[in-house]
Amino acid sequence: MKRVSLTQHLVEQQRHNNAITAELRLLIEVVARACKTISHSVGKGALGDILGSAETENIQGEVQKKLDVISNEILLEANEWGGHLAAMASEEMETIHPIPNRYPMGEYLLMFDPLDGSSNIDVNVSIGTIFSVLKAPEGMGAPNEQAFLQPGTQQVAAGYAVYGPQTMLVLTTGKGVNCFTLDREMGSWVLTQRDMRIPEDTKEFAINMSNKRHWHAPVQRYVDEMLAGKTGPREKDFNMRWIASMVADVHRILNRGGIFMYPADMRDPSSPGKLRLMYEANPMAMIVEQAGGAATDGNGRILEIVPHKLHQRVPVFLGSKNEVERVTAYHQA
Ligand SMILES: O=P(O)(O)OC[C@H]1O[C@](O)(COP(=O)(O)O)[C@@H](O)[C@@H]1O
Ligand SMILES: [Mg+2]
Ligand SMILES: [Mg+2]
Repeated sequence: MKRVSLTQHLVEQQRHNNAITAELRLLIEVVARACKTISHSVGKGALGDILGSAETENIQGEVQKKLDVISNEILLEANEWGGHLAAMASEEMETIHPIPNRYPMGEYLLMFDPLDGSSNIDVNVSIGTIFSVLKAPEGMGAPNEQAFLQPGTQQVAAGYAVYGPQTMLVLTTGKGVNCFTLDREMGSWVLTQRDMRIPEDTKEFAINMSNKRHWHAPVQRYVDEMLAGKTGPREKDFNMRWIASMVADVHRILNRGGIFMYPADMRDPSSPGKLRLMYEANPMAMIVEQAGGAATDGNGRILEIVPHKLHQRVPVFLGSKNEVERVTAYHQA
């Protein structure tokens, strides 16, 4: 098989499909390089002093792990000097991070969840980085938070890296989804899966069952029907997986189908769900739709939500199309 690197693949897309500009290609390469650096840190574990808590809280009031902070800094530093960016925003930072002294102003906005699956860092389970790229609005002037508040349909690229037994990068620029594996000896990303597709049907679901008593009725009904198996209304047995790293759960779904759910529940009406629209739901929704799946908040497409704040949370249902449509229909019934 001909070995195709990430750079070769992006150059090909730029030349032949007009899918991306040279500036977007360079931006993606810088993000991919930062993910490679994060992957090296993850691999060192206790030997690199990257485990444990940083003893600080992020804007969401969550205690930050050392690796949350390290990964955020790696992405900021790489993109301040290398990308074609006007500004960045991160799950770990309260406000946006404009690029200083950039003239002319960069044309893109980058958002990221620098380290997804924080609770799995210290137990050596797969974790990742999720990112999303928007175009800066024309005539924006100085970068501001408002510029980021665009629906996910406006994303020009989205991707994630998963740091597992293999380090992989999954990427879409709006023309399908491709997967690259990090060649750890050569230090390069190599194309290993072209045009990933999510099967429309599945017998596998992912949800944190410990929250069951808090769920709203449509999610209770949907999950109960699956749990009833062959003798229930669905007339088939379902299997369950929950890794508690969205990247790892989504990666499994991209490869063999399934539905991932993090619903809103009755605990805190002011906080609809746990996952963040800009850093988790939107990029994953773009990837999943580009792979033939579906992604909703229970009411409509995640990608059509008009954000009202940077750190907004949303309920998430994504994966195999027919299952996502079913649970969405239960919300509307
Ligand atoms: O611990 P819970 O409630 O099962 O939540 C797990 C979910 O939280 C997350 O870890 C949130 O991401 P962060 O680690 O970036 O905060 C998701 O990756 C995962 O799906
Ligand atoms: Mg996350
Ligand atoms: Mg995170």
